[in-house]
Amino acid sequence: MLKVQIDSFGYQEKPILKDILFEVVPGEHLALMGESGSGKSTLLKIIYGLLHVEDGSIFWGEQEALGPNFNLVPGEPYMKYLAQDFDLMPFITVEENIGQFLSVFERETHQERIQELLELIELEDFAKTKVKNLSGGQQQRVALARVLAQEPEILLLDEPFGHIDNFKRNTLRRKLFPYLKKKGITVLTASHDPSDVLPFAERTLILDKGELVALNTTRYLYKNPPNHYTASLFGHVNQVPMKLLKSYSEIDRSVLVYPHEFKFSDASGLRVEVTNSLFMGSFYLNESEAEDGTKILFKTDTEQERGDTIFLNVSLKTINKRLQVGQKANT
Ligand SMILES: Nc1ncnc2c1ncn2[C@@H]1O[C@H](COP(=O)(O)OP(=O)(O)OP(=O)(O)O)[C@@H](O)[C@H]1O
Repeated sequence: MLKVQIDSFGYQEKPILKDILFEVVPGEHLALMGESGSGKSTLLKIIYGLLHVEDGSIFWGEQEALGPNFNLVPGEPYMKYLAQDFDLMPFITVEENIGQFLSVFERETHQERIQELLELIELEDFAKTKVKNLSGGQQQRVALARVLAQEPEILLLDEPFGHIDNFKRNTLRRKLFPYLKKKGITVLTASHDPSDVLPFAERTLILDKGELVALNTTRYLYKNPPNHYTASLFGHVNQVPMKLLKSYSEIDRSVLVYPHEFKFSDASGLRVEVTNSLFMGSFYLNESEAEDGTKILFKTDTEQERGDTIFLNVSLKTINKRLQVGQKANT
């Protein structure tokens, strides 16, 4: 079990993280989500032992991760950290970069392991290429192979596909995360991209300005976001005033509704006027405005005309699950 407790941490005087307490079971994949600057990288760096935390502790089972004030070389042998600025040797080849991270005691299996990792990151054809001649995305994949070389017990990934184009990113994550699961590696992934998180992370931890604001199974958080901030990390979301959905409603509350959750009717429901219909490939994302000026995003299969009037409905089940305190309309 990984146990993380950080009562407070700041770089200088300014507090960055406070009251962080959570556990991760071996083999679990936990995602860390939060807007830029919320403290995801700082949290990973503390866990790995790059930053010293005065008020707190990190335990992996019975072993305490001691941090930079105790370890001459930062980091723990059972843990690997893929930083945003991957740290490669530019003048040697891809296979040499990976080989450097393999155990000197198992030289006879090096070539086989390097081949396995090259296949995983889909860079077999670049084994003999010097790293300086690779693109940013290819370098990030080599960095990934390096941290996997010795099969860590815990893997900390900071925006692992940040430099990789969409096409490769999709195939890579569909290969990488099941590979890590099969190997039983405990994974913490900091990401902005819901496609890294929704299909692969069993649980998700939400950071807001350095505070842990939600921690639950990823599916539960998606379906029952505790606030607009959490829901918006998973994609577009509307914060619809309750009074717009049910005119008889007395309550001063709003409901979080994802754009695909609206149903349509010919004459009843929330009346909106389409202001724009954005082609998204497999669907259209429509921008619209209610009579009181509230902006609503909704999804359709076909393009809508600017100026069209549409009646939107939300199921009672969704309303009951997503009622929020406060009326602020937001998308
Ligand atoms: N070395 C540093 N010295 C001082 N402040 C720092 C340092 N590194 C990060 N910070 C500050 O700490 C806060 C959290 O930064 P951090 O990089 O952990 O956020 P993040 O959630 O990982 O952001 P992003 O998603 O953009 O990577 C930010 O306000 C940042 O400016």
